[in-house]
Amino acid sequence: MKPNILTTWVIAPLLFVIFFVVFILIAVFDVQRDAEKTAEQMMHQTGEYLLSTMMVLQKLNTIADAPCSDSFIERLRVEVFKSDSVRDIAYVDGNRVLCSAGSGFLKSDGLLDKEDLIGAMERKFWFNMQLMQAGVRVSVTAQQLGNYVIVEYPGHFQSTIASSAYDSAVVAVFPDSSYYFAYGDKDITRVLQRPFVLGGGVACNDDPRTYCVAVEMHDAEMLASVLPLLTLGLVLSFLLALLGKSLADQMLAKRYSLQGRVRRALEKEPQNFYCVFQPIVELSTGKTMGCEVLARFQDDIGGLSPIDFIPVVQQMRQTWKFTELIMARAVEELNRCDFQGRAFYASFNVFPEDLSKDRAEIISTSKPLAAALNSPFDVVIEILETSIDYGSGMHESLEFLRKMGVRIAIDDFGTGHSNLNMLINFEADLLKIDRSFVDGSEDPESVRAKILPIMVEIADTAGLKKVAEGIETQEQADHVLKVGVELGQGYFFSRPVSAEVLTNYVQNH
Ligand SMILES: Nc1nc2c(ncn2[C@@H]2O[C@@H]3COP(=O)(O)O[C@H]4[C@@H](O)[C@H](n5cnc6c(=O)[nH]c(N)nc65)O[C@@H]4COP(=O)(O)O[C@H]3[C@H]2O)c(=O)[nH]1
Repeated sequence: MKPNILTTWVIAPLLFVIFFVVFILIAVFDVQRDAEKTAEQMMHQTGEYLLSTMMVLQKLNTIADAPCSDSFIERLRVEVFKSDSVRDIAYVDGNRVLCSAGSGFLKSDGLLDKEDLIGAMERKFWFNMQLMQAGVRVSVTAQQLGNYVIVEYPGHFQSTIASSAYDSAVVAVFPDSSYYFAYGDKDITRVLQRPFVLGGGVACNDDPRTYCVAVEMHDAEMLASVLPLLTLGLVLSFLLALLGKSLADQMLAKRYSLQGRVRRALEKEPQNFYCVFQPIVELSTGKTMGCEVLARFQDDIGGLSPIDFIPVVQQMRQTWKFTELIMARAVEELNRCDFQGRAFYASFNVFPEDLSKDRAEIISTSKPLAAALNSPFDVVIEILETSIDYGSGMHESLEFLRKMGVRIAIDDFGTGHSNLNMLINFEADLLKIDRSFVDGSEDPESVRAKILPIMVEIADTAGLKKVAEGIETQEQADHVLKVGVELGQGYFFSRPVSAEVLTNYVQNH
């Protein structure tokens, strides 16, 4: 998949979805947290209310007047009068109401018949009608302490839990079931039953767990509260996805760029460089005399031509590192080949910048070069004719290499401006005649065809062996042999091949 297709159709939409989901989760979390906070607040209000009732009850328990005497009833009435939530206060003996503050509410027959209703809630809550499971409205709530029972207006609870955004309920909790004692419009049993209801929350008093407050946000309010965040999330997700796409584009461009790929190979993945070998044959006999080592590149994205990656290696100033890498790989592979004891040379391309004077020490201590010189084959280095530069100290470096046992070949001869004097001074061993002169050699009238014998003569005068490059046909091979070239290289003999194929070739030629 092309990088821009990948970022446009896969990475950007994926990022958009991820970011938007994150915003949705934040919105949901926000609503949820709000609901839980509201439930908590309502629970505290309920707790405070129940506590204030309990304090009234405690005060009642200190009345010294004779129970149900006139002064006693008056004290009870004063408390009812003072409180805005107390509906009635009764003095009871077991399940029997002995007297009450006066509203008569507790005088209905049979209301206190059900002993269990008082006992079940540890006498904290009492209802004026049969308890029913959550979902059915009850109208009165009561608390008992000692012989006193306070009956409260449910309306007080209703106002405690009233909220514009939430539907809510206060629920009495029994060990095996729960009961409303105040609730709003909606049946919100589900908030209590399910651990997570969007926009719902439950808070219980834990010591002991006798009542809980459950809330659920109204749909409209929930929408109003999540909508701004979701709209913002939608816009931000889009922008973040665009940003992510542009970052991914940059990263991929770096990864897919020529420079990026070559750098990665040099720094981390040297296996992406490998060698192929092109046989060099004796034209008169067809016998293989050696080979040129040529670098190749292949990574997970694809292959690259040396025409493309060699200049990058130069730009990165990693030329000697690269040459050593190729040399080490080639020597390792050639050492495994069985050339049946015949004389053979391997020719390596070397960058001119590595032949300046200051590189002599680096080259002299090079392990791959030492390994090549220790191998059963001869080592030749090829230097482009166009790069020959005496001023840079190249001459001394070559002299030094020659002393180490390296032979020198002038590559692509004919593309530069060397004269006979330069060639003699240069003390090379081989002259590789550029393939443009081999190409034109079939037409005897062409200028190049006329120059070829002159080049041969110059090489002979300088004492150099000649190699014709780029021979593609029998005619070219015959012609260059006829004008005096000893060695040939080109697709006519073999394309650059692997070490295994080279071994076969050498064994057959
Ligand atoms: N048309 C045609 N071409 C033929 C024929 N026979 C061989 N060739 C090609 O000619 C090039 C010969 O290598 P070069 O002149 O040193 O030119 C090389 C050399 O300058 C450079 N190069 C390749 N490997 C290395 C290396 O390991 N180190 C350095 N410094 N340069 C390298 O890249 C250049 C191109 O290498 P390649 O693409 O492998 O191209 C090779 C080879 O595949 C033929 O009959 N017809």
